[in-house]
Amino acid sequence: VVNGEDARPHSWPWQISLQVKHGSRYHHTCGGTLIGPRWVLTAGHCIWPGDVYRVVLGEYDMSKQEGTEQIRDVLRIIVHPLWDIDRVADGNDLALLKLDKSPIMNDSVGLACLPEAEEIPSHGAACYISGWGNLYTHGPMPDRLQQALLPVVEYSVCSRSDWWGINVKTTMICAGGDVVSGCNGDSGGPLNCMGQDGRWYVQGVTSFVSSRTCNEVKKPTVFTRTSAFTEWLSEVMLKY
Ligand SMILES: CC(C)C[C@H](NC(=O)[C@H](CCCC[NH3+])NC(=O)C(F)(F)F)C(=O)Nc1ccc(C(C)C)cc1
Repeated sequence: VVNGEDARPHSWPWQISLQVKHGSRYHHTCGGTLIGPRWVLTAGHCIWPGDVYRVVLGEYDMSKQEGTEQIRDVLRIIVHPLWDIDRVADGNDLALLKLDKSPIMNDSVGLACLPEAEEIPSHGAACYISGWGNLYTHGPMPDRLQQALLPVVEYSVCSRSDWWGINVKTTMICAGGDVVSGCNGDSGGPLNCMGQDGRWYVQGVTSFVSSRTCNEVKKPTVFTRTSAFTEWLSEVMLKY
């Protein structure tokens, strides 16, 4: 997250760290969101065939053992059937991970809400991005979870030719801009928007930023819009 701030510890209890095994060690590769007792939502582009993953819940400061961490293995990975790494602009950048067993729900680990089908956050809606992604382009990863308030940019603006043009679809959400943005390593994490009921909804899954620089003018962070995939999400979670 570029130009964000340290989140209050465990204030986003559904934020997870997706970690990939390299040799005998695991390291953070993407964010994700706990949306069911045994289900984590992340980005399709975080998943590479053949890699071994684990999920860390209740994480805050990556440099310390805080006693709130819970580690779970990934039993099954379902990537959206239409996701294609060579066609990022087509969207569908989603994957569901089934955990070997549910984590213990407590003050540090909890579920995010999914929005209703086709619910679109309005222009300027206050949503927060959270993640352990780079603090700036080609910059360092933070130890502590970062957050930033990212105003939603409506599709009519985000799809202007000097913005994202045809690379953004209506199944995506744009948010943030030239000051605050996501960055590498935030991929797969949530765009947290508060609903009328005062609950937090994961309206987006962090997908891409400009390949030139994370917080580029007129290239807001682009998220997969979860309300465009409610049927697929419930089908998968019911079936597997
Ligand atoms: C050095 C980094 C920042 C490069 C940049 N990376 C990204 O945007 C990566 C992964 C994108 C998936 C495709 N590889 N995502 C992120 O960094 C995230 F913002 F989500 F955290 C990128 O590739 N961006 C990109 C890729 C394709 C498009 C097409 C839609 C034109 C647009 C932007």
